[in-house]
Amino acid sequence: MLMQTAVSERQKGDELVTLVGAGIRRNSRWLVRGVDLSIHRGEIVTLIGPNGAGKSTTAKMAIGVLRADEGKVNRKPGLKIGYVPQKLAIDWTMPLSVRRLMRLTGKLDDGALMAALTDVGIPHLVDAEVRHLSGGEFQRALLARAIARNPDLLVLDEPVQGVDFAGESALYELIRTIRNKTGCGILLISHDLHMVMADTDTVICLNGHVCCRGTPEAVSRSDDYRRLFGNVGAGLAVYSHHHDHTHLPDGRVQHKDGSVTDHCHPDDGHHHDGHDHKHDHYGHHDHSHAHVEETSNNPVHAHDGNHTSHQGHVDGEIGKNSHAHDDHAHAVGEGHRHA
Ligand SMILES: Nc1ncnc2c1ncn2[C@@H]1O[C@H](COP(=O)(O)OP(=O)(O)OP(=O)(O)O)[C@@H](O)[C@H]1O
Repeated sequence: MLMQTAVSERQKGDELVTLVGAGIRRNSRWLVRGVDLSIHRGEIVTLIGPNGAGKSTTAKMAIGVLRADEGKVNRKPGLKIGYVPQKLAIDWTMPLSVRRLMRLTGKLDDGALMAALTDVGIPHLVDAEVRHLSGGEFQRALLARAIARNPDLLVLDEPVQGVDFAGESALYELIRTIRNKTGCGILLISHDLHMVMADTDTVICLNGHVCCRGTPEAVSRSDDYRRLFGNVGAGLAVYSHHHDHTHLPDGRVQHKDGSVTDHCHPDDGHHHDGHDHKHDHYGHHDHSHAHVEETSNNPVHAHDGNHTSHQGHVDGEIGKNSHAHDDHAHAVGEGHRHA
């Protein structure tokens, strides 16, 4: 009930982006079609779906990197967007420092650059070589780049890729913290159906069209979701965990009382002994589930995929101050990290 109240309060925030019956067509094929979604200030919307379901395409349509071929996309005038693309085309044989990576997408003064790196916990890596970063550090650097210009909307395309389970949970916590601190709206993409942030207000399950939508719990119970992905038993595992210590990005450990040590204490609670989550038979963590229920704001409803076309003007321009970039903007070569 509390969760429902929080959700509806958050949804009172400004509408940042709205898609109505939006679709993208290439080579006589609809990559995705009939997408209805909106993201408000302070709201986290998560797109899930199998490979090729149209998640990245939908995100690019939402931020204006792709122009919708049918339907409507409306963005708040002057909307500032921070984007973490799924793939970066970078020549990994060339030296590239974190500082330079942060500036590839536009000017950024030292103060803002360091503040963003500090927010994501890696200020000490400002002069590190990007190719030497761990998976988690690299994702943090991308996140820092996306938040550095105070976006109204953050679009994160698989922001936990190449990151282990502990790192995933830390990154999701960081994303939640950013949302709480800045009040920005977040469009999050995950193809891991079993791992969705507890703080997600709405999950939209795509499969070329919107298959179903609702809160994480409601989606996992929906017949359409089960038809598409099978009965996953435990349903969507959503992060909702309470550690008695935190692993800091520099490898040290911060305890509940605020003290910091180089290592965990022998009696610290760890992921496998005394926590509220366990591995399920899919090899995924099964964290304690957030108790979120279907609400009138988040109804579970099925789409049959035969959407009528929505006529209307398509706004394909990104707001003036937007910092969204396509995957291959600033590309040098075709090497993909964590491919
Ligand atoms: N420019 C393009 N031209 C033709 N087909 C495209 C283009 N871009 C994407 N596609 C196709 O559109 C479909 C949806 O791609 P998209 O990247 O949106 O999927 P996704 O849900 O993000 O998948 P994944 O989980 O694998 O990242 C795929 O079949 C892809 O091959």
